[in-house]
Amino acid sequence: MSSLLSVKNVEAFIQQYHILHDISLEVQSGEVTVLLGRNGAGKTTTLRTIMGLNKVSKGDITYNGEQIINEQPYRIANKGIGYVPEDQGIFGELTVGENMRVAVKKEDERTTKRMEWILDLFPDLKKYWKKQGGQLSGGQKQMLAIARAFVNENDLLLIDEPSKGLAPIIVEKVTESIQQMKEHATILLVEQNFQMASNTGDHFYIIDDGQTVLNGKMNELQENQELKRKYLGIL
Ligand SMILES: Nc1ncnc2c1ncn2[C@@H]1O[C@H](COP(=O)(O)OP(=O)(O)OP(=O)(O)O)[C@@H](O)[C@H]1O
Repeated sequence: MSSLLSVKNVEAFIQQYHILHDISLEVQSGEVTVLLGRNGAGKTTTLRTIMGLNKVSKGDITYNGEQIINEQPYRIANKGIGYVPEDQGIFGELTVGENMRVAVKKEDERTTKRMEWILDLFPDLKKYWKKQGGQLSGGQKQMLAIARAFVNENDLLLIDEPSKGLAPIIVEKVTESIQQMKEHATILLVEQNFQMASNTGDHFYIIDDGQTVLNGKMNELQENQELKRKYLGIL
């Protein structure tokens, strides 16, 4: 099976700091691939580098077989990659509906149908359609951010720590929405919440100090206490 996204031996700097030393990963179509690792390991930087928000100094990134390194972020987005950053990037002063519409690249019948379908997947957004983004709860904001990245026909979603700052019950709801998304898109997920990662993920990669050090099937990691303790600090 060929990978939808392939990252090979990528190195990247932020200003003078060498942050990514050797990142290699493969994302297979139709799967959720989870990036795990301690705080500051380089997970967010990896997503930002794939999106073209950080320059690659060495290595290779291909999407659908096409080289995308150091392309402009908007061009990478236009190839069908949606990005949900850690801070969600919601416009607080715009309503839910306006936040959704702002994300739409092409207003046509297809998109209108897709919007209706997404609102069926996220009924809360329909309910709060006229509410300002800034007035939503943390979980609702997260769902808006995910729905917005999905309103265009993206094949790949990069989602950065959707559970961050959310109460456990809301994490469950966001987990459910990612499971639903999974049926329609390929996902590369950064997630520190191991429960959420294992409930959604098919494959995992562990990043440690800017390097991918280990990968495998999520269910194998679930059973390996030693690895979880060593790389993720889970006792
Ligand atoms: N703008 C920046 N300038 C300098 N260093 C940075 C910058 N952004 C990130 N870094 C550093 O890069 C390293 C990797 O950060 P990154 O945010 O990718 O880690 P992470 O694995 O996503 O961590 P977390 O789980 O805490 O979000 C960290 O040491 C961080 O301090």
